[in-house]
Amino acid sequence: MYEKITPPTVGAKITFKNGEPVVPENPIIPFIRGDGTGIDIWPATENVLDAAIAKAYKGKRKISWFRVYAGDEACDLYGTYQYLPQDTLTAIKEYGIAIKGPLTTPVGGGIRSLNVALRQIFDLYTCVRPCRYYAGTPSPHKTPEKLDVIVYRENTEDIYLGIEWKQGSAIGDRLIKFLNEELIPATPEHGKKQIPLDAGIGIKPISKTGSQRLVRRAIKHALLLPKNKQQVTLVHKGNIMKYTEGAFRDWGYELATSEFRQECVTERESWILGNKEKNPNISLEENAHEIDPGFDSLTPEKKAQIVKEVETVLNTIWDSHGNGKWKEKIMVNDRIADSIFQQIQTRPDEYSILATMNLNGDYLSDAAAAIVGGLGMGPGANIGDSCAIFEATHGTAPKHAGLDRINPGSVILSGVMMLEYMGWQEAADLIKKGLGDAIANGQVTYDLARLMEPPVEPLKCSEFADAIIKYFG
Ligand SMILES: NC(=O)C1=CN([C@@H]2O[C@H](COP(=O)(O)OP(=O)(O)OC[C@H]3O[C@@H](n4cnc5c(N)ncnc54)[C@H](OP(=O)(O)O)[C@@H]3O)[C@@H](O)[C@H]2O)C=CC1
Ligand SMILES: O=C(O)CCC(=O)C(=O)O
Ligand SMILES: [Mg+2]
Repeated sequence: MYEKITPPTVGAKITFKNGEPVVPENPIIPFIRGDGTGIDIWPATENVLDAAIAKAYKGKRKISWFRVYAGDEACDLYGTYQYLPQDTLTAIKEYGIAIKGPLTTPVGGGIRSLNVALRQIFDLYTCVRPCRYYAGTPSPHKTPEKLDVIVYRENTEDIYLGIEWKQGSAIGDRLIKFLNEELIPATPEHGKKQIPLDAGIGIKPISKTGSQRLVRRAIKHALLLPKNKQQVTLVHKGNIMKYTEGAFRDWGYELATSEFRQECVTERESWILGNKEKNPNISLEENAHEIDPGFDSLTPEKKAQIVKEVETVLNTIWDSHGNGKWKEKIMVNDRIADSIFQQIQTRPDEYSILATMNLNGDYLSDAAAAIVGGLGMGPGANIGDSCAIFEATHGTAPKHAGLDRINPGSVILSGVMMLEYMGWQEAADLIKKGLGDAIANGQVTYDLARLMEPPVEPLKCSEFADAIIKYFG
């Protein structure tokens, strides 16, 4: 079945039931070491995960690691250009849950991202990237402890689908001609716009299905959070890209107010309900005026539309959500993408789950990780309905590769997410405690050591893993 790899002889398969993993006591879990600093980070991660499981379950539970290959080391084993061998895909499909280090993607040409390919092949449509602060972590931000957000990034669509044409290519030129001469003139709203003849072209598909399944998972996650964090913010650039990013917002609200009607309230609904609670005699027009500051300057049609919106909200959810009941629901709001980058810095404690599309989520997860200490502190998970692959937010950081100095925290915390996903909470908690205490005691790698005041002597990557284990307690 496998060409060049052999599964462990001890251990059992993880299976999936109704989208959730069913985990045996001794699961076989494939891992990809990764390119660049993967060589340093993976051994440190495996060490910490194994130690936590051994301590938490005293031998009753154990992971049987199954080494599979991707990236440069796959080419070494399987031959030139064999970046993502069939063996690796077969193993991940068979065993259901995998964890990986970072993989290199060349810029401007060459192979397309192996990381993105894995997400698409296994339909891992949800990328979950929590950004929370561990006390004592140095940060460029004054109040990093106020940020506790989870980026929910759609993981299979958007420009990451990778459908694009190079400037000057025959098909790219044909497409531009077709758009300029036929499709754009046939769409009156585009006026006399034309695509420059020397442009490269990329396609940005955002589907209703893809958007709603992502938002569905985000809302389900919000339901599990403490009341004060039960909020989902739809992040989009829908003012500019109306039919992709704007549609994502609309589909998100549609899902929240249909499938999760009893559990959710939208921000605008909360204003309408709140206005009536403050003033039970408020008219529909006065209420509409209150929720739209620019109401007076709107066209009569737009005014009528907002009055209708107020009426519909009061008619449909006053009984279930009114009289303050909405305060117990999940708040669903939306923010424009550029604004959210400043909001997570100026008003970090106002946000919880940030649900967004692929490109926004990519940018946002690096930015949020920076606030809580940098890319060494940014874990992640790619989750689908019958497979999950855990990986950090960061890349291969090639200049640090092989020096035993990089921070393994993000992949270790991705391992924590994996343990939590498996239901092995006790082991996950030990690692979070160990990592938190190591940082609080100034035992950190170079990236955090250089920011600490006073500066501390950095630990090696492997030493940081040992410190985490020491602080399990
Ligand atoms: N999922 C994946 O596998 C991903 C792969 N990539 C790929 O990785 C390659 C390199 O990408 P690049 O843009 O340099 O981004 P990287 O995330 O690899 O690194 C950029 C910088 O971030 C800091 N950093 C990254 N990881 C860590 C860590 N574990 N601990 C501490 N600091 C860290 C380092 O900063 P400093 O040097 O200042 O300390 C590093 O130089 C590219 O080929 C890219 O496509 C990128 C992102 C995700
Ligand atoms: O695949 C890559 O090389 C980059 C992906 C990336 O930046 C991410 O998923 O955050
Ligand atoms: Mg990224």
